[in-house]
Amino acid sequence: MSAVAFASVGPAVDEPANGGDDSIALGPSNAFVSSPAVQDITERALAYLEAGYAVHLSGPPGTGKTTLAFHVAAQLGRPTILIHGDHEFGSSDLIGRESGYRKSRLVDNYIASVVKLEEEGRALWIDNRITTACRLGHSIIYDEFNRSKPEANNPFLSILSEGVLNIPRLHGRGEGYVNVHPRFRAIFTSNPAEYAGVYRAQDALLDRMITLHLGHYDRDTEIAITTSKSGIDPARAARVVDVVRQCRSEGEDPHYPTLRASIAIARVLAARGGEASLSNPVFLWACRDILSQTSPNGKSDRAVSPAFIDLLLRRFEGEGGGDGAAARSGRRPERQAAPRSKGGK
Ligand SMILES: Nc1ncnc2c1ncn2[C@@H]1O[C@H](COP(=O)(O)OP(=O)(O)OP(=O)(O)O)[C@@H](O)[C@H]1O
Repeated sequence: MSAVAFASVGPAVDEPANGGDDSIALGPSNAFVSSPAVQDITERALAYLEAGYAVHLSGPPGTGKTTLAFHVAAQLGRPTILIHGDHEFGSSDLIGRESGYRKSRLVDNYIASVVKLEEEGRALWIDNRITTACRLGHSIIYDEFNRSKPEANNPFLSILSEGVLNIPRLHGRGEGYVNVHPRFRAIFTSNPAEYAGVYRAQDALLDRMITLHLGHYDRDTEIAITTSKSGIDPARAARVVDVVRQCRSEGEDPHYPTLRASIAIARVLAARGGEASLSNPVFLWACRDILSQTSPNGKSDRAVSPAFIDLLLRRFEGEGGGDGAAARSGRRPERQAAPRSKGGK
């Protein structure tokens, strides 16, 4: 594993944008982990982007979509504009809007007895982020784009297929169509498992991008990321990751707890010290609190309850100190031995 890649390092300098350019320049970060799995998906995404396609990283929470999007955008070497999907967005939030009216008045008093007045009004237009990116050839990261209403994302239909941004409100002013800069690229992310506050993306839009389906990373990558993001040693990170992965495979939801839980437990260990074992009360309560908190339901008999976590940890210790023996062998805890969820009798 090598540490390379991104971090935002402040505003990018480029040609001035109409209405302000809030792009960022992406540069390397030592915390980024580039394992073979990360490299593989990065390589595929870059190949599609370089061939001129938009890329869509789709996957459950905590699978590293946003981090990967930043990493891939950094490789493109262009200023990057970040947009977060929002149900309150309308197209104008993405492409631009009228920002007032400029009125000019000419008073012609050339002949003393005659006053001639001429008034001219002109609506002022302010570009928004997509228009700016299309004009200047920036990269766009549109995170969780399916949190925006499908109609708000309509401008992308013509951008991605015809290379033209259609701005109906500028028709008649000679600016109704913006030719998309040849270096403009778009990276979308979405979480298909989420059902609250998201919209079903239009098939027509999905058809214009190449979707890469991300799952949870392999064990070695999760250990490397946990080590990198917390500062604890790889051996303790491995024990944390094994507990989290076992909860994921045994709990009620195959997507929880995520890598974020591993990072959080590892950070607590880094702050308070001690082993990732039952004999360390810090580890025990951090696992109980963090893992049961990330369990989305908490009511089913597969809930990751504090009691279930205790059972899992005891079993890990019994299997050689929680070194991941169960996770690697694929063995699962006995479900009938699992304690009842909170509220159960
Ligand atoms: N390659 C990596 N190197 C270092 N840290 C990573 C890497 N991939 C993911 N992470 C870390 O894992 C955590 C989850 O990643 P990220 O936020 O990118 O996931 P996500 O799939 O976008 O999640 P969500 O759908 O919930 O927004 C973050 O703390 C992130 O910093």
